Amino acid sequence: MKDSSSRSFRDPDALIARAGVAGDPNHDQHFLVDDRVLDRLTGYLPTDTDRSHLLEIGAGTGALTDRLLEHGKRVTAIERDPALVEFLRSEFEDAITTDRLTVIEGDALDVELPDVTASVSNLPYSASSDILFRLLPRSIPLVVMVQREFAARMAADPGTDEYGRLSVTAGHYGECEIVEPVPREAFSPSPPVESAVVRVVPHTPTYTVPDDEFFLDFVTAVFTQRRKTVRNAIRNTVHISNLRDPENVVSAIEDETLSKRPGDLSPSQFAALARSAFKHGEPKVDSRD
Ligand SMILES: C[S@@+](CC[C@H](N)C(=O)[O-])C[C@H]1O[C@@H](n2cnc3c(N)ncnc32)[C@H](O)[C@@H]1O
Repeated sequence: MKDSSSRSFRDPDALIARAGVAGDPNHDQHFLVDDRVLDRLTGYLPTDTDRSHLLEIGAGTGALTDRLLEHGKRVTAIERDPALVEFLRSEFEDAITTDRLTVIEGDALDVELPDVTASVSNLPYSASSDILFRLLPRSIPLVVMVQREFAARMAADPGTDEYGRLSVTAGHYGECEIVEPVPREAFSPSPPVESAVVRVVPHTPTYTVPDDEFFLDFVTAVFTQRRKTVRNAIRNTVHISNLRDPENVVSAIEDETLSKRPGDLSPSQFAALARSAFKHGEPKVDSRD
């Protein structure tokens, strides 16, 4: 690991030119071309982060990969586009030869993820949620560029418009914080939406849940009815929560909680509800995928 000032990094526009690509928005290809943003990304990792093996999802033309190689001992980069993979393998031949960089060609939702210690990624926005839910259970620090509205939902507090399923489920795994808003002009081609960088510092929640998968399904279920009371949300969503006996759950929970809206419950209140639902609702745990 060297001081980031010890060498200059590859110019993002020159990388795009050498790769001979324009970036296809239909395939989530918006390359980060603002050097200042690129330079700041790795700095958002918590200072005590183990940087022995960094993961980048959606490496594109390698502008961020170049920075990760400076800050991490080893880097694994996943990229779905075969033409970009070919370019990355030639552009970073030296780092690959010395085993500092591995480029995996494939879909980040399918490929086997290596045992990494942290991830810094400018995520493909259409798959942000699914990719994050592959990474979050690994309990490693994450720095991710996502759509700004998605970032706001990740970091939202109870009682706000943005607070929802994503806030509770992402917050279950880590402390989510927006560390930098990023304008469209920082990318080529510019995306139609604004972006933001979110840092996720893994934590052990202050509450317990009966079973992670049941908790996530239960929260997802209840939030599909966010304008209803918790009572009705539990009753109406058994096809998602897999509760066999929602009436027994409802009768075990105090009225004050049942008459609230899902968006007003804190994560620990959700956990208490999920514990009760798991105990009294006879969830079909074995039938889940
Ligand atoms: C927003 S661009 C980021 C590129 C580069 N890291 C940068 O910051 O300039 C996202 C990249 O992810 C790739 N990609 C899209 N969907 C993917 C998927 N499901 N798995 C892996 N890579 C994907 C795209 O081809 C594109 O190169």
